[in-house]
Amino acid sequence: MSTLLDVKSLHTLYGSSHILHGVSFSIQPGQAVSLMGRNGMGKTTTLKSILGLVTPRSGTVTFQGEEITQKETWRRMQLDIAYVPEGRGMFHNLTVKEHLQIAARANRKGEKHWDYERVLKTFPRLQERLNNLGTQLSGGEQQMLAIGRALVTNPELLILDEATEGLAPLIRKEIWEVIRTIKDSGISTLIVDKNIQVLKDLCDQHIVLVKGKVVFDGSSERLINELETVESYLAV
Ligand SMILES: Nc1ncnc2c1ncn2[C@@H]1O[C@H](COP(=O)(O)OP(=O)(O)OP(=O)(O)O)[C@@H](O)[C@H]1O
Repeated sequence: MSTLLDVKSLHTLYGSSHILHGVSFSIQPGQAVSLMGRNGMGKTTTLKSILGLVTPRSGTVTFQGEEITQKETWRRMQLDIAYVPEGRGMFHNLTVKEHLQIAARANRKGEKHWDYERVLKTFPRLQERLNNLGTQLSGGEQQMLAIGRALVTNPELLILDEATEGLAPLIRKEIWEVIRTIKDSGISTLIVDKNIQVLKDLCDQHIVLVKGKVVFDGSSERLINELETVESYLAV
């Protein structure tokens, strides 16, 4: 099977601040890939470069064999890439139900594996809050809605930025279980998070960034063999 996402030699700058220094990695269909690193190492900038929210100075992003480096973000979304941003991005004037109904669509293959009903079955808490505004939800519920809203677009690739950040341990556990369900349903995922213990079991491949450079790119087996070194890249 051909590579799903191929990121090659990305150099991204904000003004004169050079943040990404030649970031390269790839994701195969069905894989869950973690992207780890301390604060400020360039994880979100890497995601934004993949999504077209910032334009890299050089390098390429290729999705399902098509180079998309210069495509607008909405066009990338149409290619079935979904993004759950840090901060979740709820609309203050839409209810839970409206958030999900507006986003729901079949993917490019015409598939609708994840519809409104399946999302509510996966997140029973949302079922109870259907008529609440997105901004009236707890942090955990907002995160569930943000993931649900991405899922109803039936993506090939789901990109999650710090999905468990700032949540209570029990809610975190629920979110991790859902991410595992998503993986098992065949959707490829790119997951930015700091929890190496969960990620080493959940993900197939792991990328670690230090100061905008990839310092580790390997399987879970390699991660476990080199755990001490990798943890030293993540330690504050
Ligand atoms: N819009 C921006 N303008 C200028 N500098 C920025 C901008 N966004 C991020 N940066 C800087 O780029 C660097 C990388 O930030 P980025 O958000 O990609 O890191 P990160 O690894 O995702 O960290 P965190 O875990 O804190 O979100 C940081 O030094 C940050 O201050």
